Amino acid sequence: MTDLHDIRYVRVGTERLDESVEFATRILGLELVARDSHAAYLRGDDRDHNVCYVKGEGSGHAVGFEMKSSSLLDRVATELQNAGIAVHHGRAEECEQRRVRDMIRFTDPSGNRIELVARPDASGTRYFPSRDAGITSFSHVGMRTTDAATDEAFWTQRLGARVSDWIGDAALLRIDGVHHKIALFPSPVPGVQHINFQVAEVDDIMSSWYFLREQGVRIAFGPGRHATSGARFLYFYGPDGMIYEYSCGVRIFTPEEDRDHVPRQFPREPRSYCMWGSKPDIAEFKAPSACEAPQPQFANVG
Ligand SMILES: CC(C)c1ccc(C(=O)O)c(O)c1O
Ligand SMILES: [Fe+2]
Repeated sequence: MTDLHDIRYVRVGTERLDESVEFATRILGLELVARDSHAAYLRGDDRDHNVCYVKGEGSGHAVGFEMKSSSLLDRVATELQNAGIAVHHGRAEECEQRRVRDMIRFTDPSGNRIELVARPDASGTRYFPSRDAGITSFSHVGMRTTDAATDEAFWTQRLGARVSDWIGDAALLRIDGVHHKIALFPSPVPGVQHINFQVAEVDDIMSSWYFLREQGVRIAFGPGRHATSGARFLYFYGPDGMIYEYSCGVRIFTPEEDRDHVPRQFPREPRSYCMWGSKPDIAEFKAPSACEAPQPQFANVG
């Protein structure tokens, strides 16, 4: 079994590259690190980049995780292949596009594209926000799952993730001391459902709430507080229907808690999503009776 070191980046295919960059800088508060006609790299912490918007909706979504070494990356590639999972070894130009030394790609049972990387570019410069949103780091993704039990087994048994809590069938998975870096949410289609950035304090959540509404940004959920991680949160829509989340105060497990924690089963009801009473304008988060199938944003291509 393999331990992922940390989440590293998310790649998002879009026909709206300029609009995505404009939103990510002026609204979200990310720093534009680099761009060309095909891709744009942005960040919300001191890593090389956290989000890469790639020209072409058909590029789909991919989530990258860092392994501690190339040898561990090779080991997990062999383990996956021995388990009958198709593994693509990144070509030199694919590694360059991701600013990493080594990369493998495979899909989880739902078809979500997962990339494991080694020796990603470090950065000698600090993150310089384009707006004072209070962002401290890129922290997690919400991913759509078409088969929650099978995907959960894949992430825990193949990739070493641990379940911190469930909301209904949705698993919140940790790979380190942070309550979760991956949230798997039942949906008819795969893909990245939201991208989370941690912010320093509740003031950042609330001041962004006012700012986003003044800018005409559609609020998706919150301000609220998650019963699961305890984080205070605000979700909002960006281009292509991608949802972004600011949150602060996410639970950090001590090594002893990480060892002894028993995951909790929260029922799929509103207070499991928000302790304060906020109601989501997000299909996957609504109660089952009200959950209409979300419009598929991207059909992931292999
Ligand atoms: C409803 C979504 C998937 C969710 C649920 C709980 C947390 C948390 O406990 O922090 C999240 O960050 C979520 O995005
Ligand atoms: Fe989240």
